Amino acid sequence: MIEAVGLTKRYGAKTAVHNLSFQVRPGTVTGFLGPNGSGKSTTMRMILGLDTPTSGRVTIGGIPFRKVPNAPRHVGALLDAKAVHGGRSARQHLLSLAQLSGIPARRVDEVLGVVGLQEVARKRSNGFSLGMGQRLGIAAALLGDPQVLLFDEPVNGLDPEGILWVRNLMKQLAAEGRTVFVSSHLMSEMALTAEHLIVIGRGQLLADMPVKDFISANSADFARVRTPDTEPELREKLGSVLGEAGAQVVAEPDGALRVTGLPLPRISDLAHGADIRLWELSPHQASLEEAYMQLTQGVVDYRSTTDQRAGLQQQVAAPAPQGPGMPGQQPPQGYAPQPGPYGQPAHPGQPNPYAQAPGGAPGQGYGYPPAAGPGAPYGQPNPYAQPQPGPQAGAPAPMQPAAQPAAPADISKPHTEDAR
Ligand SMILES: Nc1ncnc2c1ncn2[C@@H]1O[C@H](COP(=O)(O)OP(=O)(O)OP(=O)(O)O)[C@@H](O)[C@H]1O
Repeated sequence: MIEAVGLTKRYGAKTAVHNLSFQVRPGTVTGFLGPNGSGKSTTMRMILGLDTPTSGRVTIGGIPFRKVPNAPRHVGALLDAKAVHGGRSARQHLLSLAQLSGIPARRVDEVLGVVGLQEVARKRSNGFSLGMGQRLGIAAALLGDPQVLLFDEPVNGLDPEGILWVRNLMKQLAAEGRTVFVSSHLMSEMALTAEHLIVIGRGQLLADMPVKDFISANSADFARVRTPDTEPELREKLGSVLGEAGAQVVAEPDGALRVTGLPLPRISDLAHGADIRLWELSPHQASLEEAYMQLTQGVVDYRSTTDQRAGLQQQVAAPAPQGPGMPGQQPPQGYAPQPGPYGQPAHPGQPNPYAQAPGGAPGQGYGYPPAAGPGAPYGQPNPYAQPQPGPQAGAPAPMQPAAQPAAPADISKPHTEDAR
């Protein structure tokens, strides 16, 4: 078990971690989440004795890392995959680590197989891709067959097969009773991998609870309601009826309505009472991403602004070549995140529409309802006063922690069993 008590780290005037207390227990994957610069890496470095706390303490199995005898046999970590002597081969790198800890050489070949690097084991690591480097870092973490494992962004740069492999590896390590502590910014991946979450913002603890509880606590369930596509006036009417009954109603990009604040039977009754036919009335739970955005929106330090392309308008205005099959295609509207469905204000300083409707309000609306503007809840002032033309290139799509099919058996072929 990892235990932090009152953990604090200051760098000069900057407090990176402030009075952090938590436990990471064995047997489950614990996700470590927080916005950029919130103190995750600093916390991990303190756990591993690479940074000294300004105050407080952190222990592994009750002992500070630096006092753990032959630590690599007990604690494995992937912090910075690039921290490898680039002139060495993957095998040489792992062999030198193994020798330092009295780990037999055959274990090196085992872990090279586990991470799927057998074929390139004798190649210099400075020619490795980002994903190959990550695999090598994971191999190093597994080398001592440790009971406690820390991974900082382990899927960074991995291909889909590698991401699936890491997900299964984390779960397997936890199922074996190990302590697995994983930081990631990929909410959809965390939703599939972690059972417990520790969330920090600006160095302070925001949440320490099971994933399910975290989503329930930081979002509201909602209903999706769809009226016949052929009769748009019915949708308008339903929006008004539900809004008058106290619901938060937001138009989804696909034409459905997202309704919070009313139970499904009530929505059904109201629709029936207003003589409105429904094509869909379905319950939905918010995603981990939505819940995370809701919780952390006030502690995000680094937000993107819209790319104004000052002085570059000519390039944007240049007519885009229109090939067959793309009539009317608009030039790309930018790569900066657009006014986000979850928590990002449309413009700095403007209120976040999500805050008005916890768990709801994702839709940018794409022009519906026309009177209120995109994403505006019915009967409420539209926080996005500017007209918005429709789906934008580069707009982030909401990620859902959709249930994914179990991995087919042969997908992990490149990796070998960890014989230990
Ligand atoms: N050695 C250092 N000297 C000064 N400031 C530092 C140092 N290390 C980290 N910081 C600062 O501490 C804060 C937390 O950084 P940290 O890297 O722990 O955040 P993080 O949550 O891991 O971020 P990210 O998600 O971007 O990796 C940041 O403001 C960072 O600039």
